Amino acid sequence: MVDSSDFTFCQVGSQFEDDNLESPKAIPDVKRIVLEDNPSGGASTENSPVPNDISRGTSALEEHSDVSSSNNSSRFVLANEEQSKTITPKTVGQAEDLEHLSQEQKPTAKKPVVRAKVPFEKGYSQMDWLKLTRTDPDLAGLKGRSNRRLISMDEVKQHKTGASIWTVLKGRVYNISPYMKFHPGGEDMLMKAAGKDCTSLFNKYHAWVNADFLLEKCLVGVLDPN
Ligand code: HEM
Repeated sequence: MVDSSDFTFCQVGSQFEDDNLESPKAIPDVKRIVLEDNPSGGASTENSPVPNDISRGTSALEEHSDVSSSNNSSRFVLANEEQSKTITPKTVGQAEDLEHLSQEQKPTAKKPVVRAKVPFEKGYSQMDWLKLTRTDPDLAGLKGRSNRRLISMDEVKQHKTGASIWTVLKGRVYNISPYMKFHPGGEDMLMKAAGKDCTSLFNKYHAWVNADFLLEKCLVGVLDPN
């Protein structure tokens, strides 16, 4: 009855003690969970190895909610003293299915931000970006100017097109033009940052991404706070 792809949530007490299902406490056998990207959803984990390594840890259940059609053998089993319930990955996070669970069992996870990765063009993976940052002598387009210069928001606003698209992220001004085609969220999304302070958008989608590192060579200056 129980096949080898099953894994089990063992609830010792009568109530959920964890804030959400992503807590390691709620997934004791977490090493057995295999993360697979939905083939119809675009890029695979191989496509952007560096940031994926950073980001995967927090979205296991969310990701599995998308792959149920291609992986019907996986099941989530919730067990407590009174009853045990089996739900398919598709049902995790869906309100109608969670109604069958008792009030105590309902997780209190926040609604996740919808994430859509865009398949990159050949030659525009995150590894390709890292190679470019090591080889291109002037990604920021500084032409010999210092990147410690104080830059006003007015000046940032004037750089929205072509090879000089600037954005402010956490107080630093970057030229994101060369990164456009490499952005795993797509050019359209990154264009929302053009000529603006994108810190809150950035944090909304992927606060874990190490932009200081990724955009190091794109730094044009520091935002003038005045
Ligand atoms: C300006 C600096 C930015 C950098 C360096 C950056 C970098 C990245 C990286 C590395 C990923 C892959 C994340 C992962 O695999 O977990 C990503 C994905 C994504 N980014 Fe950005 N991003 C930037 C700005 C933005 C902005 C301003 C937006 C929204 C307007 C945005 C929206 C997205 C979306 C929707 C995805 C795909 C889904 C996801 O992985 O969360 N990004 N970005």
